[in-house]
Amino acid sequence: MQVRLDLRQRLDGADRHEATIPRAGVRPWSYAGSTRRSDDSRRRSRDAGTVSLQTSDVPGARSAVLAPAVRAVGLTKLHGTGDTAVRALDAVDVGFAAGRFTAIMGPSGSGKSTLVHCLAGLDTATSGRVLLGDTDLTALNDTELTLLRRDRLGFVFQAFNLLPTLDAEANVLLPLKLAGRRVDRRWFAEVVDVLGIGDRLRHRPSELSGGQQQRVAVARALINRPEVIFADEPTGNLDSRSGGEVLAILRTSVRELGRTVVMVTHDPVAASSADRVVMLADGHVAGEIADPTPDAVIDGLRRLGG
Ligand SMILES: Nc1ncnc2c1ncn2[C@@H]1O[C@H](COP(=O)(O)OP(=O)(O)OP(=O)(O)O)[C@@H](O)[C@H]1O
Repeated sequence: MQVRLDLRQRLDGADRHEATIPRAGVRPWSYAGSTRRSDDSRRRSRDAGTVSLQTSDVPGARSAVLAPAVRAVGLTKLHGTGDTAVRALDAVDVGFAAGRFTAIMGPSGSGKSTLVHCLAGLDTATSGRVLLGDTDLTALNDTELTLLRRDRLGFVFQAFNLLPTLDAEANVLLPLKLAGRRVDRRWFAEVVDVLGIGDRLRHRPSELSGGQQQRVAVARALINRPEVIFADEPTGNLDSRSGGEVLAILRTSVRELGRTVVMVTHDPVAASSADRVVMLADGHVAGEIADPTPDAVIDGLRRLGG
């Protein structure tokens, strides 16, 4: 417990900083959450829901107070060239606040994966910028992007992507090994404790349930203390109970470990675990939901025809 308190203090001091977000994006519609939610949840909503999307066309829109960990500025992405090119993202402006859990939703083909891949430096922008903190990813070469992904980002995929020949501990520590970095045993113990995989560290992936494998994958994503964790359909291969556990862990990563999570999902229940839902449609940000409930998310998708 002492470890966790120390950690939080460190995160509060070092990882979080106050700033004003430039005006960006539009919010054609938005929701407040249900009144059934707890005080804590409402507090999260107040803190999180108004953070990163600013209404450039709504008079009196407030400035946000938390800096985005990552943001897209005028981000456009064309897949292919010439007559067959597909405009997957069209001048998208959106920010994802540090220390918050954001879900990205939208109809199939709306650009969710393309957005996350560009934000994570896995795909290049056609025009516009992607900023991780102060670093412009669009100005980096392939080697620099590889190092940035290794050192500053974490990833959780639908297919857990664990190495089958390594046990759980070796999988978790792999990013540090690849980077030639020393293992911070205190942080490792903290992550293992929060994720509840302490008694599974000597098991190989084939000896773990899907939910346990995804916990190991989340631990691997956390081990570098990444600035942002990108999760692409992290519950897509899990039954609802295991999926719920993984979502709870992602929430814990944000609330107790101070991380920033950006998650693509098709599941309104999964999205309702987040502090905020950003809705995409046809390569645009079509709206957002603060303090989302499954019903509000379903309604939002219905409005978008998703
Ligand atoms: N490599 C590619 N080449 C050509 N078109 C692509 C490519 N990748 C994506 N697209 C197109 O770009 C658009 C956005 O795709 P994207 O995968 O980002 O959407 P999505 O919202 O993640 O969809 P889904 O929910 O079905 O996964 C779609 O029209 C898609 O067909």
